[in-house]
Amino acid sequence: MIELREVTKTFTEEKAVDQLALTVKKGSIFGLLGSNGAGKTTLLKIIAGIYRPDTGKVLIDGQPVYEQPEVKQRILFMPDTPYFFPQATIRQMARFYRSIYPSWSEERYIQLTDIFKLDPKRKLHRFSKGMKRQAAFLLALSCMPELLILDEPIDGLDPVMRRMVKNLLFQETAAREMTVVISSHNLREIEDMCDHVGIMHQGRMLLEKEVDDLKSDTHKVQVAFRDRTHEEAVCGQLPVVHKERRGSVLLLIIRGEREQITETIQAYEPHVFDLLPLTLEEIFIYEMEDAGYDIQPILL
Ligand SMILES: Nc1ncnc2c1ncn2[C@@H]1O[C@H](COP(=O)(O)OP(=O)(O)OP(=O)(O)O)[C@@H](O)[C@H]1O
Repeated sequence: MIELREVTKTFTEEKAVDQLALTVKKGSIFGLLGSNGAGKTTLLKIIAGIYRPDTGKVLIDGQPVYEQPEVKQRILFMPDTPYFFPQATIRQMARFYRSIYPSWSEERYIQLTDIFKLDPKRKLHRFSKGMKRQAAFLLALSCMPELLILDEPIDGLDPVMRRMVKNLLFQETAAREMTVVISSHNLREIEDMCDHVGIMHQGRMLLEKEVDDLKSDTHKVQVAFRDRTHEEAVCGQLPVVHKERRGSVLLLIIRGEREQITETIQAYEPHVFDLLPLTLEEIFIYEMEDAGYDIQPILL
């Protein structure tokens, strides 16, 4: 489990992370979203024990991480641009990681070499951007870390590889409760893999929730009432966060339980009533709107 309490990190006057609190459960995939400069990389490096926060506490399974080699051996941080030694091959990088991570699995390395179909004897600097990213995943997953921290990892991967990498991450979290923290500035890119998401802006966490809670708490309703007074009555009774008229049909975004929403609206016997699924992106837009933020400058 990751626990951050009142964490602040300042670079020459500028607060990159500002009084931030966060809890990520073991075995979950946490998606960290935010625009350029929001503070995501700084936060990831604090969690990985690379940066020491100015104030606050960072605990991994109850233990501090900064300058704690035995804790850091259980964590793998993959930067936004994968780093390899000059002239190194996958095989040489594997030798390095094997010496650093006691949890390194030779069996997993052989399996993954087969899955990624990369030549372990070829120099990494000759690989394409996407192939370098694949090599970084191959090495990272072979280390069998308990906590995998990924900074913008999807960049450069083609759609087939994206799907494969996502599946590998799902397998690892399910099989051995690996925790994953993954940053992105694009919600669509990671929405199908995270079970917990947070949006950062100007060093602060604006919103942070379990995806299941977000989805079960917010509903999209298309409805056409027989009478305008029915619409007013329903909007008075239910927590409507967004209202939009599309011809004779009213589109409502409502918080609360599905059954209660259905019951309240059905009581007025509307002409049209449909409960529609919401994408995570839509939920974020309405949640942020409700909190008084325009999401467009914050997320793509
Ligand atoms: N080493 C550093 N020295 C000085 N300022 C820094 C340093 N690293 C980050 N910052 C500043 O901290 C703020 C947050 O940067 P950070 O890299 O954490 O953002 P980010 O959300 O990862 O952005 P991006 O999506 O562009 O990668 C920025 O204003 C940046 O200029």
